[in-house]
Amino acid sequence: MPNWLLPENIADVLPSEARKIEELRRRMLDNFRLYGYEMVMPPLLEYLESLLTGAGQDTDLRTFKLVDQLSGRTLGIRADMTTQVARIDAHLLNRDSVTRLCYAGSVLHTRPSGLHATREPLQIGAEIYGHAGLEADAEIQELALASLALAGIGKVRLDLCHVGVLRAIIANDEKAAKQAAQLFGLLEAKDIPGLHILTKDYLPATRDALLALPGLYGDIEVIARARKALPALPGIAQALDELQALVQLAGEANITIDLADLRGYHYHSGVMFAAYVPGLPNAVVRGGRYDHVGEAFGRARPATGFSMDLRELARLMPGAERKPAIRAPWGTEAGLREKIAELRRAGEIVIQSLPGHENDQDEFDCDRAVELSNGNWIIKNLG
Ligand SMILES: N[C@@H](Cc1c[nH]c[nH+]1)C(=O)O
Repeated sequence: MPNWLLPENIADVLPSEARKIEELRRRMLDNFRLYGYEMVMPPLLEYLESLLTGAGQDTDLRTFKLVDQLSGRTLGIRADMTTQVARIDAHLLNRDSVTRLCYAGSVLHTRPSGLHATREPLQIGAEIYGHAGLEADAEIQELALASLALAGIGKVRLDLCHVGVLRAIIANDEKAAKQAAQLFGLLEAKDIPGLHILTKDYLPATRDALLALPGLYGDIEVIARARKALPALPGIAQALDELQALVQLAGEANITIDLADLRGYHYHSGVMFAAYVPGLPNAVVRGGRYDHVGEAFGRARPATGFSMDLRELARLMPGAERKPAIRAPWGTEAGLREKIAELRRAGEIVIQSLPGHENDQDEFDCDRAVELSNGNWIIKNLG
């Protein structure tokens, strides 16, 4: 095997793609700042216990583990930055007021989440701590859609779900409660035959409700259908009320309800959402409420947020237009240096030809050149 081969689902990012990703990253972070989000940079790796605090079993399975030569303890490489940011809010900032934080960085997954998915997503996201009301969820959803718009993605469907529905259904059934993780898995996969088998010995009411969940999908009339089809439990009524209120707050967005869309939601506690774009099976944004993660770090804080993979989003964008550049000769003359500096200050790309490479075909589209004319450095158009 050649030694330059990369592992499966791990790839280099070449210049034109890297430029798209980086421009998008800057645009999104600048936009987060306009909404008042402060950037944080959690570490790439941590002690495993801390990394997995409050994170749930699927995060554990997705986390690469290694041994720390300094302490002998097991370290984990982050698979999701959200819980790290919750730790920062709970422990380091210690604020009581509303805190808005954002982040961008690589995460690693032991297994790809889809056939062609990367195992090294470039995760970017935003989180609000300290407000339990739906206004925070509405702001997060608006920001997620605004971020997609910055990537030129306007045709988005927002799928809403609420983990409270499933929690309320299984809370009344001891057997079901013990098998919560399996139930999440079957509902995620919409595995109806599997659900039939697993729920065989559950209380009839629990079983009927669980089997009804995968069919509770569609536009907002699903909420009314769910009120009829699901048991009249306070937890379910509250979850459906919250979904209804959020749909109203969301205004114009194209919203669907999918009460079984529980993919990847093992630390979430309330309203959850996923954004889909035409032609892609996987969600491009995932987010939702996770009020109990801060508690796991010793400081209960309401929390909601979203994250997405910049690499995936950049792939959906058209190729970035190339900005024409200016070629300049190599030289140490003060006039030349000053001319080049002035052009760069004005935002121009100036590429100096290194000695012996004056006729190289460069990657940039140079439509002008700096030349000496009658003792002055001038710009000449290259026809
Ligand atoms: N980090 C979660 C999404 C999320 C961010 N904040 C809350 N939820 C994910 O990647 O699925």
